[in-house]
Amino acid sequence: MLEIQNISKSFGGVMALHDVSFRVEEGSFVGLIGPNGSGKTTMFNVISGALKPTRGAVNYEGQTISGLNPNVICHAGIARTFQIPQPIKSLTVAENVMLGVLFGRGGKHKFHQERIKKDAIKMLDFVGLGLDPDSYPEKMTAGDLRKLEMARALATQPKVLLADEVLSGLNKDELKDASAILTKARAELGVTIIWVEHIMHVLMKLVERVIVLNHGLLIADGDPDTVSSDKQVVEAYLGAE
Ligand SMILES: Nc1ncnc2c1ncn2[C@@H]1O[C@H](COP(=O)(O)OP(=O)(O)OP(=O)(O)O)[C@@H](O)[C@H]1O
Repeated sequence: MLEIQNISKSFGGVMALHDVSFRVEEGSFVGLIGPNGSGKTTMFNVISGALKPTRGAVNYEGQTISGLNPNVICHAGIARTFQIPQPIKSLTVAENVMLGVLFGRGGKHKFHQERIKKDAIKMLDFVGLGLDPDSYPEKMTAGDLRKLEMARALATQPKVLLADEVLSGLNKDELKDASAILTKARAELGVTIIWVEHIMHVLMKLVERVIVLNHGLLIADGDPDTVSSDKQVVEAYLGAE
């Protein structure tokens, strides 16, 4: 479904990604991990169209999408959540999610405000955000902000979701809720998920495959048990002697 083909990305002298290749099959739930600065966000930026790769290509459902604008890629079915949710404060909770409906896969055919709002509210229910949809996103807890961010992304009806550190800054209960939304999105909506996360003990329990980056290089790709005992991975996290 998604093929990352020899992707390199440099920023001046910094090689953020170096000849990285992997494939993601439809319906899979993949963790993308690595120490700080290893290139995870850069990879999400390249896949979602925010950055153009220096070399290589991203292929999605048989088409090359690298170089296309983010709105075109989102409309084709690849959505992302951001590490720091930043809802538009002048829009209501429902209106923030309605933006997702409009820019997503179904958007072009849905210029009917009531229908768009209905879809948005359905997604707020899906993520379990119990706030008044007509309220404004001020003073929301970290957990609710995260749910709103996930509702906005899922409202685009993605085939692939790039989930960027959805657990960061959450307490224990919020953390459970946020990870349960990913599991549910995959099970009930059939979304293929690539999940960047630093909270490893939660990620390792939920994903079926882990890809590890270190200094822009792919150093491991396999099931959680194999990857977590891989010598290079352990050294990358703990620091080699
Ligand atoms: N726009 C940019 N300009 C210059 N350097 C950048 C830019 N974006 C990322 N980098 C550099 O590229 C490297 C990879 O950064 P990236 O943010 O992709 O890592 P990461 O694995 O997501 O880190 P973290 O876990 O801390 O979020 C780092 O050395 C970073 O400083």
